Amino acid sequence: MKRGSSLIVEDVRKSFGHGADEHRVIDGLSLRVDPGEFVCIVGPSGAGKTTLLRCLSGLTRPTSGTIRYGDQPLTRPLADIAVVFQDYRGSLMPWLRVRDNVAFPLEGMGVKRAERRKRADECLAAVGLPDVGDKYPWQLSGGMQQRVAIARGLAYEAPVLLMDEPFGSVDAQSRFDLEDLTLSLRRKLGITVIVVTHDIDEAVYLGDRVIVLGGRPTTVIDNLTIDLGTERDQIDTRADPRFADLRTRVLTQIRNPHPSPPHRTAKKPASTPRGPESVVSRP
Ligand SMILES: Nc1ncnc2c1ncn2[C@@H]1O[C@H](COP(=O)(O)OP(=O)(O)OP(=O)(O)O)[C@@H](O)[C@H]1O
Repeated sequence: MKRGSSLIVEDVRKSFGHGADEHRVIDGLSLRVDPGEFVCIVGPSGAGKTTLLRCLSGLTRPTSGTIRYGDQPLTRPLADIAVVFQDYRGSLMPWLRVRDNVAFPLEGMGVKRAERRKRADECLAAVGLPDVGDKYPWQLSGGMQQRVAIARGLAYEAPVLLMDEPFGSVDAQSRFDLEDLTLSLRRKLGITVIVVTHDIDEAVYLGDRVIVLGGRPTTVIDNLTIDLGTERDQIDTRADPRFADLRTRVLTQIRNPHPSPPHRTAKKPASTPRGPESVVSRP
């Protein structure tokens, strides 16, 4: 897998509508994601998480400010940046077999048929579905279909994977499995992953960093390093008192937003048990 570049967002503003109808969703938003990082973006409903992700994918242009991929201004979708959307039902084509769904974007990239097939089968194996290439999406469970959507994202061999609420429409057990699958793919492939999620526990469980959006219009209100180590485990990590501290801090920021300096690590709690306020270090 080719090594990607940093995504750098500088002072981005995004509005919809014009004049009296202008709705400014994002203002003065800056952030940076470096190659190989796993970053989760959380924030209240309507904060502009999807809008930001669309800007990062090149599908939407900011109203002002700049987004760069390395040295390159990001003004259109790039082959280096793949996107997995929330709802597999809307993104997989029911009339195509699973293998052809995964291989579909490669056709537009000029990849030959035999190579498309090989790459699709490899990606299906990577998401734990080596035997479903000949089936149709509707013959699979919801969790399996979302794995297919992730496999399609991987088929691009893009070093950056953007995911918008990727596990929102599957049951709880499949969600845990998909979270662990995404962590292991990131470890194995060394890709950059950016996940937008409503689920604070999920963000803390997955991320090297959690970026909290908030305010009206939206900006970055916290940018928190998740110091839970690189190995995560659904039972042990979630039972770790440090996990509870971090999730409390994120939740408090969302409910009670205070702008934060660009990037820092939350203070480690003292050895004596302390209340939730102890994990919120105000600027
Ligand atoms: N194409 C569009 N035209 C007009 N307004 C839009 C458009 N896309 C998004 N918006 C508005 O921008 C705001 C942010 O929407 P967005 O979907 O980015 O938020 P979000 O944080 O992802 O929300 P949720 O968590 O509920 O999915 C909302 O008020 C939405 O109505």
